[in-house]
Amino acid sequence: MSLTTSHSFSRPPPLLAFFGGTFDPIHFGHLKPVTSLAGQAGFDQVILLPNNVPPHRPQPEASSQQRLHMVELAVAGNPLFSVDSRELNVDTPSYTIETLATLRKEHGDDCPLAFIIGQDSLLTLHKWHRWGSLLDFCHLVVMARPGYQEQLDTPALQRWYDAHRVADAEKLKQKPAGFIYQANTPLLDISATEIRERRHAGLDCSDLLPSAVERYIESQGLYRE
Ligand SMILES: Nc1ncnc2c1ncn2[C@@H]1O[C@H](COP(=O)(O)OP(=O)(O)OP(=O)(O)O)[C@@H](O)[C@H]1O
Ligand SMILES: O=C(O)c1ccc[n+]([C@@H]2O[C@H](COP(=O)([O-])O)[C@@H](O)[C@H]2O)c1
Repeated sequence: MSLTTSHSFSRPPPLLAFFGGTFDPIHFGHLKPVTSLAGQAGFDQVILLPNNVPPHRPQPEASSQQRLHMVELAVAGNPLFSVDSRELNVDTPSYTIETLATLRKEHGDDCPLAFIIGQDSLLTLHKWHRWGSLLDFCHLVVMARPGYQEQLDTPALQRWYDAHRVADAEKLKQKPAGFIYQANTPLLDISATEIRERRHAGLDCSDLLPSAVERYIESQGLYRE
């Protein structure tokens, strides 16, 4: 007699986190907190999403291809990270809600997706295109940033934040979208603006970004004129 038993072991879907930015250039203020966050929140992958046309800020100094190359160099050989260049293929402003809608279609309705932002981005989130619908597509994970207060000055934003905030990162795996998690990540007082300014002033930036990125910046003569 032969007994055939079929067991279906279904693994929980992975928790994917997207980290969008202008990355002009990428620096340790992006990489170190996000690496710590991935450990805390159990992210299976962090996908860096460089934009082409940032919606609410001056255009970047480095070209989109140079910024993409710097992002790739920064995470080369690190299995936690990958890079998604889709926003670079579009010449219109990179509205996050539109990218998230496409990502949701690709990953299906059940896969938990997170979008990572820094505290400065949270403070102005009510100016983002269709900001009130972002949580239909993803969770929002916020990293603290030195110099940026926790208090939200806009009542509608504060109400929305309070209604969706969860204290436990485990919750992010329990549904595909809809929560806000305020992460306790290391504080690094580094900005791309500071790096560009230091380069323009002929100052060293080696403590602020990966050496492969620094060498590329030097080889391209970026942020010097
Ligand atoms: N030091 C930092 N700590 C925490 N979050 C950060 C830090 N630097 C950038 N971020 C976050 O990373 C995302 C992408 O940032 P961005 O590429 O604009 O870097 P930036 O350093 O803020 O650039 P710039 O100085 O040119 O405005 C944003 O959500 C931002 O809030
Ligand atoms: O969708 C929007 O309206 C919107 C407005 C401002 C910023 N964003 C996104 O937020 C991320 C961080 O932006 P930035 O300007 O700090 O690099 C990046 O992915 C941007 O495309 C998105």
